[in-house]
Amino acid sequence: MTDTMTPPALAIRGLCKSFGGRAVLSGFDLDVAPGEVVALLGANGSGKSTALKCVVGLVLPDEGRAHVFGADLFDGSRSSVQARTRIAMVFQQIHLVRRRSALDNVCAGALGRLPLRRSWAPVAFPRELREEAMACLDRVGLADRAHERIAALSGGQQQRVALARALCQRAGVLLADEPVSALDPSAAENVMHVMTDLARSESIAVAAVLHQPELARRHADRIVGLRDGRICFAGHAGEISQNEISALYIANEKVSA
Ligand SMILES: Nc1ncnc2c1ncn2[C@@H]1O[C@H](COP(=O)(O)OP(=O)(O)OP(=O)(O)O)[C@@H](O)[C@H]1O
Repeated sequence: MTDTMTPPALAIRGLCKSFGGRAVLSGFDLDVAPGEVVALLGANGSGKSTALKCVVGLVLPDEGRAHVFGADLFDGSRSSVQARTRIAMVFQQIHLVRRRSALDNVCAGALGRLPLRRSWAPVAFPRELREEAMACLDRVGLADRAHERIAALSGGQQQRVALARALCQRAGVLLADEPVSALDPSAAENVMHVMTDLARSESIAVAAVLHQPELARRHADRIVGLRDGRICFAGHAGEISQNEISALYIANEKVSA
């Protein structure tokens, strides 16, 4: 639970998921408040991505509930569909259209709220949207690269475009699955800085899967540790000990020995 009085933007309760009879997520709970950055840490296969994928509907959970701004994401109602439009996802494998410009990719973040006829191609995005997208690119320091194709940008710049797209989507919740794993240390630091800055200034709730505990310690407000689909610890970044973090990555044989 968050310790603020602000109701969580994202609230997950009792999420369970098995694949082929093997439990990969067992009773996963998470609250993320607006403007808060929560890092999810855990070894490969501990269930981090599955948790995020359940929230966005890429994986169907066996049990559990998730609410975004109070709307149940799993009840199939109109409000759940609406709530999903407030969730943006950023992946390690950057999901941008490489042959389109940074600006077009950012505009695409708003497709969910445009009339259907305003599809990607070849209709031009409305001027107001292009202006909003340009402002979003400016927020991530890329206004001067707006008209370049994604393929011409570095990995770190592409990830910043993905963040600008989430801004243009007007997302209230950002789920980031290893957003910096493919980046060099300097680009990773930069993207983390941009992401946490946007979270705080735009009151976006961020849940980010990270494989770099030191980045989690430096940038996240809270850290949640997952092991074999269960939460081992959750607390303020400064209060989680190195031993707790190290234990997440010790092979199972050693832990049970
Ligand atoms: N669609 C699927 N079908 C079968 N098994 C799956 C599927 N998706 C995930 N798994 C399994 O579930 C477990 C948890 O996977 P998940 O991707 O959530 O872990 P993770 O903590 O994100 O790992 P990593 O750090 O390697 O990305 C793994 O053992 C994985 O092989």
